[in-house]
Amino acid sequence: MSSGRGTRGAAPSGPRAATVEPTLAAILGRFIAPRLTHGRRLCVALSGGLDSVVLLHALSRLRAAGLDCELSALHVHHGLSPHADAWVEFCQEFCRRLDVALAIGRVQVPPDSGEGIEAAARRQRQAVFARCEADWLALAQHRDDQAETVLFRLLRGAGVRGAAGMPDERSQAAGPRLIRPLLGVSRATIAAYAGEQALSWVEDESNADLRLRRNHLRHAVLPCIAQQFPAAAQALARAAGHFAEAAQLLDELAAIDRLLVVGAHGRIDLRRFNLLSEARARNLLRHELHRAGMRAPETRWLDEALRQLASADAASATCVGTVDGALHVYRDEIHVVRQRPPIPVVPLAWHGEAQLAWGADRLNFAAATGRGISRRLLADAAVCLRTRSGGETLQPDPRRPRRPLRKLFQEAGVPPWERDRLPLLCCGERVAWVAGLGVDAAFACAGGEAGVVIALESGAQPRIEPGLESPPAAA
Ligand SMILES: Nc1ncnc2c1ncn2[C@@H]1O[C@H](COP(=O)(O)OP(=O)(O)OP(=O)(O)O)[C@@H](O)[C@H]1O
Repeated sequence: MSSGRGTRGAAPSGPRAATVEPTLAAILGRFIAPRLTHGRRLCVALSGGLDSVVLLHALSRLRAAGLDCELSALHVHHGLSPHADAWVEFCQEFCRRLDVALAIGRVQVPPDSGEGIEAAARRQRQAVFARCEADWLALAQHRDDQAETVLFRLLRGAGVRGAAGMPDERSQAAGPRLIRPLLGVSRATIAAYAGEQALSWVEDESNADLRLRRNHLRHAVLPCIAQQFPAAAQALARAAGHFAEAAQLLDELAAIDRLLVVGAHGRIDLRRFNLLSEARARNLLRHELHRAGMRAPETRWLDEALRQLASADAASATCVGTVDGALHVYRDEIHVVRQRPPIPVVPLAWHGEAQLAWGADRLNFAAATGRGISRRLLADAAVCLRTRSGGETLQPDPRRPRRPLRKLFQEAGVPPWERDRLPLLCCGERVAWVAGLGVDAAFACAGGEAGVVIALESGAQPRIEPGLESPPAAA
């Protein structure tokens, strides 16, 4: 919901024949009922605006008519507008009348995140959606929203995936699956339902602001198109379906191509990749970035990446950065590395904890006997974890000489960009253990002695799902 919602909207009241309700009920029933076999908890994301008010009302009617679900609602209070508390009250009153449990998620939107206040609010809202305890979270976007989204994205040069618009169902990195049951329903039908049921809702003043390009499309461009093409919204939504199917085919082709060019470590083999046609190579790269949870790259970026990959060789390290990470070539394989949270810049003291966070990863310390690092030897000085600063050496094998970490990392095949992220456990000035390389012989635990075994567990990388790529269309 936008930050500038102030006034209330209401459909002209008065008794009318319920002509829209059966149609909407049938559409929603067909969409929702089969899904409930996978989970009955259905929550509606209720902004208080016309669309989500209608969605919740129609679903509560379906529940009364026997739809077997646990219906609830979730309102996100962004605290940005002076009206925010009034919207909460509106949602509370509306849900009370419908006998639907309402949860309020309060968020604080940072004013200076650099992405703009609307985008920051959307991000916070999505975080609340991810914590929602339901099987399904229903958003109220409809067919005209879909048409706007497609047109808007095309005008910004979208590819096939972007032009596919909003999916009617998708998973989130965590939490319930998002569904859009009204995606096939027109705005006019929703408004007619509200009129028929004499519903009221809150209005978003910012929706009328024609300086926002999206609103300009809605209020000025699309009505103008509709004069010549009365079924424009329907046609654009249908086109979105065609694009979605094409996007699926491209994904399937990328999966096949991946099998053709995959190397021994499950990564793409550079030489085989360079044998693909340019279009297929481009498609596979897009797919790989998407798989790694990164946003769709710009055409310019893809061109540059292909150019560099075509001239990369085993000896040179290639790195092409994206907004979300980088593409590296190491030992003839392509590594797609998503940007990760920073790791500690100052040494991190270890006082015997079983776990310590290391950036997005975790260090686990397990007690052992006769294995790992000797507890006795660690007691000699303060123990801390840090990254390498240059010049450190290690002797993992007592039969071989002590050698620089750089050499040992090379020998172990640890890629250069990982080396500065790996933790070293130091006892005073001396290095006792290095992730990926092991325990220094001078600190090795003797048989029968108390030791500690350290494991670096990599944290899950949340995925960016389609639909989050293009902010204006996302919930
Ligand atoms: N503050 C909010 N709390 C809960 N859900 C929200 C909120 N804002 C938006 N949503 C959900 O996301 C959908 C899309 O939001 P968007 O801001 O694009 O539309 P909207 O104009 O708020 O729609 P509506 O008419 O339903 O209010 C909404 O239909 C609603 O389901």
